Amino acid sequence: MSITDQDWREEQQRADMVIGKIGRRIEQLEREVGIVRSDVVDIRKNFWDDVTVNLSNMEDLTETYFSLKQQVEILDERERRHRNASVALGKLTRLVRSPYFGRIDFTEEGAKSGESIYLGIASFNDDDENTFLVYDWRAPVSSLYYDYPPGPASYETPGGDVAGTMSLKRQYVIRDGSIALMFDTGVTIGDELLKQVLSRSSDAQMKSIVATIQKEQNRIIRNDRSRMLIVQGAAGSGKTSAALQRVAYLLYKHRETLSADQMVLFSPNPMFNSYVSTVLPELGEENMQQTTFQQYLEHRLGKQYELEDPFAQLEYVLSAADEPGYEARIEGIRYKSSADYLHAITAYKDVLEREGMIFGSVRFQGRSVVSAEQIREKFYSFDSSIRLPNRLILLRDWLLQQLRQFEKAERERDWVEERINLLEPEDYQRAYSQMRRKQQGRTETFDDYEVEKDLLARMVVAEEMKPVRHRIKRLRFVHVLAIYRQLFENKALFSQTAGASGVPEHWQDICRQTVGKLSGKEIPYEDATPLLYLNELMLGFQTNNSVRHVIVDEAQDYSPFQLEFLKRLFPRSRMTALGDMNQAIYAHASALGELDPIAALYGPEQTELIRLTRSYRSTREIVEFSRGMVPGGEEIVPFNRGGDKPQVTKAADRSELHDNIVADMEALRADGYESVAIICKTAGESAAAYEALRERLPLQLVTKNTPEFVKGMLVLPAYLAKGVEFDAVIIYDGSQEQYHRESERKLFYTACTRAMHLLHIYALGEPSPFVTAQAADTFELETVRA
Ligand SMILES: Nc1ncnc2c1ncn2[C@@H]1O[C@H](COP(=O)(O)OP(=O)(O)OP(=O)(O)O)[C@@H](O)[C@H]1O
Repeated sequence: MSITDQDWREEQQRADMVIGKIGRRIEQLEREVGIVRSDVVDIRKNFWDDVTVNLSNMEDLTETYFSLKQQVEILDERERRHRNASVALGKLTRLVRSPYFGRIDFTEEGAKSGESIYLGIASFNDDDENTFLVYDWRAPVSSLYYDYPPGPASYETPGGDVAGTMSLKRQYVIRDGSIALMFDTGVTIGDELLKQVLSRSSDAQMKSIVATIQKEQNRIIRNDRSRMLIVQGAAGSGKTSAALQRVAYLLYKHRETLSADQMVLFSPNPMFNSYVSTVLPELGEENMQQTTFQQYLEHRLGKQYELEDPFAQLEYVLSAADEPGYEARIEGIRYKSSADYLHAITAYKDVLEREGMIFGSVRFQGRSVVSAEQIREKFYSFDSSIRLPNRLILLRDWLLQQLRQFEKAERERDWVEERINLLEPEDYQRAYSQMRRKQQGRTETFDDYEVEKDLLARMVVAEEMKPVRHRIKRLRFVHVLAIYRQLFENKALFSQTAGASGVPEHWQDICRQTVGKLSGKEIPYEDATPLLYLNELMLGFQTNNSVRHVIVDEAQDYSPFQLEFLKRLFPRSRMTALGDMNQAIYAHASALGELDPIAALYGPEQTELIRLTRSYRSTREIVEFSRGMVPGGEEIVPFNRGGDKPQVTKAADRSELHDNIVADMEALRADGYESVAIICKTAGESAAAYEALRERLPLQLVTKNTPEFVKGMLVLPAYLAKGVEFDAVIIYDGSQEQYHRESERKLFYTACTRAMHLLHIYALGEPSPFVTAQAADTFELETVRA
């Protein structure tokens, strides 16, 4: 049944009524916020006036304490009220512009009449407090809207399932108080509305999708059962979107016990962080913590070593194929990210319990306090049943004791007296007051020459030894890097730890390369996680117990090793891992690999897998062309939104290539495309393309250090385009020369699937076999327009 004029009038009247009420509530809250704010300022300003301070005797002291406590409580309470009222005000301000986006008419089984339920980004009650004029999209009843077409329907509540009949499902776009669009929907929610939303131009910031969440996405968002939720979904199927709405949902459902700072999102790069950072605030929630795995590694290892980042590793993988040692490095990358290597490292720790620990000697002013050999002997003299981290604590305490003895003797040495004589008056004064504080009423006085000398000697030596003590306390005497390196220096040792899984191919070369790097304190990306893991096994795991939910986006880019590490790092957390095997661009083993190590992480009982096969980002033509490039691609279903076929253009030389790209970009701009990316294979190719084109086009070069995602004409390497999207994508050189190895297939696919509306592939010479292998009717091939 179509929507009548009468329906429009009635709906607009209702919208006006709700908006009016929200407006009045806003005014009321603004007054309240103002009053509470001035209360807070007042209390802060006159804090002490209202406190009875009297410290003369115990009774007065107690009274002062309670008076102070009461005043603090009043201030706390007002501040809390101010915070809550401000949050509520923020929500209403967002709601008043567009109070709801959906409606369902639902009659519960056995009920005489039904109810119209309006859904928005937050709930809003009528003045009587009992009538919901708007339901939060996350309320239990709201799931009807996402899960069912009109007809029989049911939803879960904490008290059990509620069944009934849905007689109407309606969608709205309300802009600044006016209903701009309205649809009644049938089988799926809002194909019409979804089409509208997806046809829009891309943005520098991701948008929330609450008005058009699809049924299969809703399963991800509302899943609250499993410890581990794995989402495997095609490019553009809404994995990131679902993950972000899921965070909002969990924050709503568990609002009494869960806060945004107890959730962490691991993103592929910092630019992606900026891309997704507005979704939660748009939904009225605070942002969760956002980081990258590399940032974590830097935090843990960056001070001591020079860490290679994943992009530098990838640059090598993509551009050094002709260099000697390439195959060995690739094999090393693959092996060092595998579960086999993880087991080898664990076995190595068991060996270290008995032998093989390497320590650095404790030295002071170039002299040995305790030699490395003495430390080693002491370590292995402890009872071998004590766990390794605990033995190191015992060793640390023993070393501190040795240091104290050394320190005592040191006070008699000549350099100490010389140093005392050189003390500046301020140092002397500082020493004097320090000593007085420490003495606290003991009898010595500073007039006594011997005492004074002794105190100053103590101070001078203690000061000088601070860094040594500090190093011991932080267990820096354990030579973690040398212990790790040892695995690559001693084949028998490695074979022992690798056990049945055996030694990988090219082992000798892998060892030579690894030892070479580690000796210069350079840590290749593939070694960083294993090194940190070994560090934790020996020194004790540093865990984060406050985080309750970890979301890993682009999970296919994590190795089994890295995910295991995350699991251990957040022992009290659930995990949501979202990924697409077909976008695994790194040379390392993927946690979403064939044997699916990710599924084994928490065991089958605690793990749930949801697959998404519908792709929303790109037009049907782009999906039909690109899905042929990857295994299983035939299962990817495009959303029904049409556009031009991808265009493939061959150029004979670079100047022709550039002329054509410039003409193309100018035409795109004239057609109103606001975000266009020229996607290259590597950072090197991006920089060269940028240099060649910058005079002719208003381009921005994106590098791994670009902190924010911006709209416009960008040039960037494919791996930095991960997770983001553009109105139009131009592949700078999709030639056979650039993309022909199997290892480049997924990178090429990732680049093509960034396009929402248009995809143009240029090729210097013959196009890549990943292009020519596609059905001829899925793209337009042309030779350059001279
Ligand atoms: N239900 C939906 N309603 C509206 N838009 C949607 C919906 N689902 C996905 N989209 C849009 O599709 C695009 C792709 O979504 P998203 O980036 O979440 O996919 P993804 O699976 O993470 O993609 P990729 O793996 O390729 O990075 C975004 O523009 C998103 O807004």
